[in-house]
Amino acid sequence: MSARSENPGASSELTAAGEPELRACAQPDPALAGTPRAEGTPPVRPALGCGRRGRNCSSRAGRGGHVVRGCRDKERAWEPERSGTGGLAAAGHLSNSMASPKKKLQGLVAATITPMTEHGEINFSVIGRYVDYLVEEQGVKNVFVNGTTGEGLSLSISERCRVAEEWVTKGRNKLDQIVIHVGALSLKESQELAQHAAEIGADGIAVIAPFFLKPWNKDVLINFLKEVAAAAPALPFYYYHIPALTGVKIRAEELLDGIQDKIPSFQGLKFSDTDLLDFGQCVDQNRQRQFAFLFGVDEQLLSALVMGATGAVGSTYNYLGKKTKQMLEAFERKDFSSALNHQFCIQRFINFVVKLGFGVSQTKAIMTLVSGIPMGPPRLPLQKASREFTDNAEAKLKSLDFLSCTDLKDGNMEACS
Ligand SMILES: CC(=O)N[C@@H]([C@@H](O)[C@H](O)[C@H](O)CO)[C@@H](O)CC(=O)C(=O)O
Repeated sequence: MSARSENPGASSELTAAGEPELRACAQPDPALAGTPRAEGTPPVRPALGCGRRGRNCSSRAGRGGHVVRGCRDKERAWEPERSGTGGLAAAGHLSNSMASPKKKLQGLVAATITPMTEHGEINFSVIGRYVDYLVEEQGVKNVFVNGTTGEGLSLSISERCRVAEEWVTKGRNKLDQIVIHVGALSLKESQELAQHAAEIGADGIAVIAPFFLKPWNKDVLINFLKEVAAAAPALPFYYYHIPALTGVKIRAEELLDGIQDKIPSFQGLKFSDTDLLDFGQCVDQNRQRQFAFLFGVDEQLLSALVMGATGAVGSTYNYLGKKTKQMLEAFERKDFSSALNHQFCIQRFINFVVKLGFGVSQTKAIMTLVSGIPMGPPRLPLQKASREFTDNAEAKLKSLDFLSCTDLKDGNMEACS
């Protein structure tokens, strides 16, 4: 199947009478006024420690007189108390408890890509441009850093710290919320990343289930998450449910039952799965709680909105943020047929690339093409997307009116090759 052989410039929208009506995917762009970092929200604190470029991690005096070592220290004596009220965790807590309560994470959240050079090193130099692109071109003001799309698990701990710092620094006064994924196979590393996120002034942390030696039931998983959360007790904590990648099939609905008793900083769920029964029950059983329910399957977001999703974290919001916001706005004003039309258009693109083979590598290639910011190749074991893939994706984006020739700034294609 060739992208060019299709004629997808129109999509089927259900009319009030239920009759399909052909309508072009292109919609006039409403003014997507972004919300600046909330008044009264504390400014991002300056980055501390290990992530500074050109500097190796070393011990430093932390808050409360504790010696806090950098992210790369292997031998740190980490002893957060089970209650989460003592030791180094308490140092983080004291500093963070001064902060006013964070506003709820909602709306679109871009799962950020980690830009890399052709030599496989992280290209920190483009992150500032990336922030501006998300805010100004896509109207997206929340980011989820070092997750799946960011190849977080393929980075060293030191690299993860430095990437997080760069986002916090460059996002200051521009982004609303910066959530750092701190999941790792090692509890110690996860705690280290969590504390680092608190130190640099991130807005929240998220954690996946450890996926090599796996928790075998809900209580064990909760115990793991609780220990990570205790390292940054004042930071909103999100559980990142992505069973297809972790292989941990514990249902989110089960996990959420009573979770705040164990993890007081628990704030919500990032749900990257297609089981809408599980997702719906997470929402239904927690209606009295102010949790954030962030859906992570971009092609099914509309269904999740109906189920009560309060926001969405995904890879496509990097370059289809503006389009997806149109769907959210239609949903808000209860214009469901228009919302469905938007969702179908987005599905057409995702369906097309999924058939070609779609993952993090392809996301990097598409984002490079659309934004003109060189995202570089992925890190092994992932392989760079082929030129053929990028050509086909480009044709599809254009045919859906997701990309016009004027969007393609000089050098976008060069950046792809
Ligand atoms: C498996 C996967 O990568 N899922 C993506 C989706 O945004 C996905 O790319 C999209 O729905 C297209 O299938 C996100 O859920 C991942 C994500 O939020 C992350 O990078 O942490």
